[in-house]
Amino acid sequence: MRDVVVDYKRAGQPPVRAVAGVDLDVPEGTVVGLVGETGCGKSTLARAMVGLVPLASGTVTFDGAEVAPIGRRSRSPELRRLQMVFQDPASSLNPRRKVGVQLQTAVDLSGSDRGDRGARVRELLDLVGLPAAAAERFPHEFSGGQRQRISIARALAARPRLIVADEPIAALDASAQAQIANLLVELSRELSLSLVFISHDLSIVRQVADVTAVMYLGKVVESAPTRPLWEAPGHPYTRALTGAVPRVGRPGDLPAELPGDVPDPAQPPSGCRFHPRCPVAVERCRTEDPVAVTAPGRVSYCWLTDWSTTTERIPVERP
Ligand SMILES: Nc1ncnc2c1ncn2[C@@H]1O[C@H](COP(=O)(O)OP(=O)(O)OP(=O)(O)O)[C@@H](O)[C@H]1O
Repeated sequence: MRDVVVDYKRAGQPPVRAVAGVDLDVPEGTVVGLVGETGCGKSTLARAMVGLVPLASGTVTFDGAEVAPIGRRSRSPELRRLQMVFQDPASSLNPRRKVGVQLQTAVDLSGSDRGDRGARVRELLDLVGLPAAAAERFPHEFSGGQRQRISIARALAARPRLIVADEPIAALDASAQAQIANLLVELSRELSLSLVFISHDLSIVRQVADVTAVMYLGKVVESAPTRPLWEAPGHPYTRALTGAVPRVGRPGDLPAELPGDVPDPAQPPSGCRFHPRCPVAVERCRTEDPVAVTAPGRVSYCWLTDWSTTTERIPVERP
């Protein structure tokens, strides 16, 4: 994604700039975690990634092809290999059709399999840990975790190279959460596919993501390999978020040590968007939008990030 901007228009009101200029790379075979407080634009970014919302500006490319919004023209076979899994499997599955029929339709649409469709459906169910008999049942006959497995099987029908999973575990109970997170990561390794894993649950992202990107008010403010991001965050917002785990409360609650509310994205603060809540902001942060401060594999958008002092705190790996 390069300089991606997404606006939501509202009648009689200024538009909401839900994504305000994001650069993000998802390297092949990598699990990228996307975190941030509620309302910071994670879902919108995910939708922009797969062409489900139009961009106000910027570009999204996948394997060299531009991802055009769905509906403007039919999806090329290459772009079918870019799939999305949603939070609520119940709303993305058809309650009146048997699971096997829905998976067959997905296989047919993908155009990737001309052989035995039944065998492919059984293979898909097996990949997500469900028995072949599941094909003969309806979605409501399954638990939430099993339904999410079915949604994942449907996404896999297209033989994707990238799956964008938007809060895939938020609606599940605790044991199903871990199972589904693990399933997605195992599948990404087994099938060499890239995964964007969006979650409020920072501790799960910490466990599953190779790289973590942190969003605040429509921007990615920091991204880095997961371990250094946690052990030596470069951005004050990342420090606040990571310092807030584990904590009791609703997922997506504000970190305790951050004062104030997330500002309205229709009227973002001047300069660095985080400055009104930042414990270390200086005058420049109020007026100038921070530029990227990079280190190998890492980027932070903060005037005060200094990798020479930040990374010293990463402990040396012992064999
Ligand atoms: N259809 C819409 N019309 C107007 N504003 C919207 C619309 N969808 C989202 N927004 C606004 O865009 C901003 C980003 O929302 P988005 O859902 O992308 O954030 P999020 O980080 O995924 O939040 P959550 O974790 O709660 O899903 C929010 O301020 C939200 O209110």
